[in-house]
Amino acid sequence: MTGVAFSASGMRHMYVKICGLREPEHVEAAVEAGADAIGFVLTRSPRRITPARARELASAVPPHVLTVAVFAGETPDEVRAATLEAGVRAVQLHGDHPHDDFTALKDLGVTLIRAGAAGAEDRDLRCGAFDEDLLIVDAPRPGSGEPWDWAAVRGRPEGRWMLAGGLDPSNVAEAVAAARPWGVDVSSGVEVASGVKDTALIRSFVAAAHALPATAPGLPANG
Ligand SMILES: O=C(O)c1ccccc1NCC(=O)[C@H](O)[C@H](O)COP(=O)(O)O
Repeated sequence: MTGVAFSASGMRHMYVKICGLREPEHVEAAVEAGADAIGFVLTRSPRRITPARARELASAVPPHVLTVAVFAGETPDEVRAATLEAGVRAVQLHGDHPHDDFTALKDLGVTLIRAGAAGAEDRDLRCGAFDEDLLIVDAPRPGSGEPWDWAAVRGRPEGRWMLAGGLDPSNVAEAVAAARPWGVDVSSGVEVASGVKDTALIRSFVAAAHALPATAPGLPANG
């Protein structure tokens, strides 16, 4: 992975991922708004799309925007096959995937993202602890749009980590002030109905997040 997230003014900015995209116009809106990463859900979800559809959508994404395939509970072989078919540049594993699953996917040469709820005090919230490149600290139910106690994790995660879970254009500043993440990830908060994105909300979210000061060193788009 290479690259650093910069705003148009050249200042380092909050890393922003828009997840659960299914339509070309929403991919285009996210890219034009300046999103740093976009996610395609390839697991059980109202937002699920096929790897073939993800490939079609990803083909229109410029290389400075990271394209991410989202999984939850699939085997490394299943993740590998779907990722290769989708032609994306990153894999996001949700839930209780063991360290071995990340190790098994290293040779894919894509950015690896470990995602899950903050959970118990002993949950390892150091980015890189499972050889991942990025960490997402999320609500207990991913993609639910449910806000949670963001301040509870302040100071716990280490490294390049994104806050997720119940964010939207109107609360992202409050959430970032509470948790002090390196980046933010959103799905429901830029939708008008379950799985239905809205271009205006996508633009508002990216603008609101990019207006915030970055709290950690920046990173990557496609490497
Ligand atoms: O979005 C889903 O439906 C989903 C289903 C299963 C595993 C992960 C899923 N989404 C992962 C994400 O990265 C979401 O952006 C993140 O959970 C935040 O979601 P939301 O609270 O809806 O903004």
